[in-house]
Amino acid sequence: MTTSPPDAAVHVRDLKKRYAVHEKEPGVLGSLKSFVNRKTRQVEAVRGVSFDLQPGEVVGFLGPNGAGKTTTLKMLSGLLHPSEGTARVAGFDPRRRETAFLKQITLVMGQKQQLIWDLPALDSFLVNQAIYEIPDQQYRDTMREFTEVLDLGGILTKQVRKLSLGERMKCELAAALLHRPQVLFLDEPTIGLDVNMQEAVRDFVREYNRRYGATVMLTSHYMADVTALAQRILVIDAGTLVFDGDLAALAGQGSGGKTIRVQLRQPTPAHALAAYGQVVSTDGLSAELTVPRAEVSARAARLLADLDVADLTVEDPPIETVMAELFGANRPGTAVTGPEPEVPA
Ligand SMILES: Nc1ncnc2c1ncn2[C@@H]1O[C@H](COP(=O)(O)OP(=O)(O)OP(=O)(O)O)[C@@H](O)[C@H]1O
Repeated sequence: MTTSPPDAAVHVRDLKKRYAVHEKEPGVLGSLKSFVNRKTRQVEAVRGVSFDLQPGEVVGFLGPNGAGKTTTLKMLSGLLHPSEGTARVAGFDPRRRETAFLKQITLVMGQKQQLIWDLPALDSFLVNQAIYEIPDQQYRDTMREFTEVLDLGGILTKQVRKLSLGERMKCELAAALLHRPQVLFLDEPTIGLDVNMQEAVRDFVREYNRRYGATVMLTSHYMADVTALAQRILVIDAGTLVFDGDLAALAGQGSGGKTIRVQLRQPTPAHALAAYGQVVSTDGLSAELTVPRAEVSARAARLLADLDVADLTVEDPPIETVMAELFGANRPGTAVTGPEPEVPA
């Protein structure tokens, strides 16, 4: 095992990934042409990304569709080989997929499953126990803990194909963490889950991080996952890291203003409130206003002086708004907020 650099759980320098994509004109003629004269095009999915994650950090990895998130996580798990650059995870070179490395990491992809479809989840857990050489006592302890935190009682012995999406995702997570990895790559772990199930997954990840001091790198289209779990945010856009900092700093990236929420003791019409900022919503007694960042203090002071105010708070805009502003509206196909969760699983 080679350990470098010291201390970092994940160390990434100038990591690049190019995919070779074969191009083919449509139709039979296109197929024939490509058979004799095959054309390939390079897609630069990741264009020189660098960062370090310290042990125990929970980091949100955000970016629009096609930005390079999954490609990066696959390189860090050793499923893809980088075209250039260096990656070290838990001190290992992921490309080599050494057993000791695989025991230290996990990759959970919300869209893929590792459980055996026709068997109960418990059988997949036993397979993982054997693969990861988990001692019996540790297996029993971890199973007891996960069953409690994820509320798995009653579903472990059901055929996986008969589980609801939410139940299956909980079992997927348990299977992926049974060997108690130190570095977790979670790619859309809550996708498609209803709000309650999303929260159950978040609670589990938070508890696992607290209990085992694991490092977590998480992608999600649900900003609630990110704001609830991550202390630090990395934003990737078109294969390039464009932001690395905390949530508050990311919120400050938006050109839009801050939000003033005000509770009034006397009903006040919207046109009167408009003197203090752009009225986003009001029912007469409570209102949400957007004000330019530089004028927040002055506008809030005027509001307090002019009106009978019961309560007033100043907030950064929701992270969804900032991300939509950075990547949304005028960037077709780059929406960062995903679909609404489906009906309860
Ligand atoms: N196997 C592949 N062959 C060719 N191009 C690929 C392949 N996998 C991904 N890409 C391309 O690489 C780019 C980055 O894709 P990637 O899946 O890493 O993005 P992402 O940020 O995870 O997106 P999303 O949020 O939509 O899942 C995209 O342009 C994608 O089309």
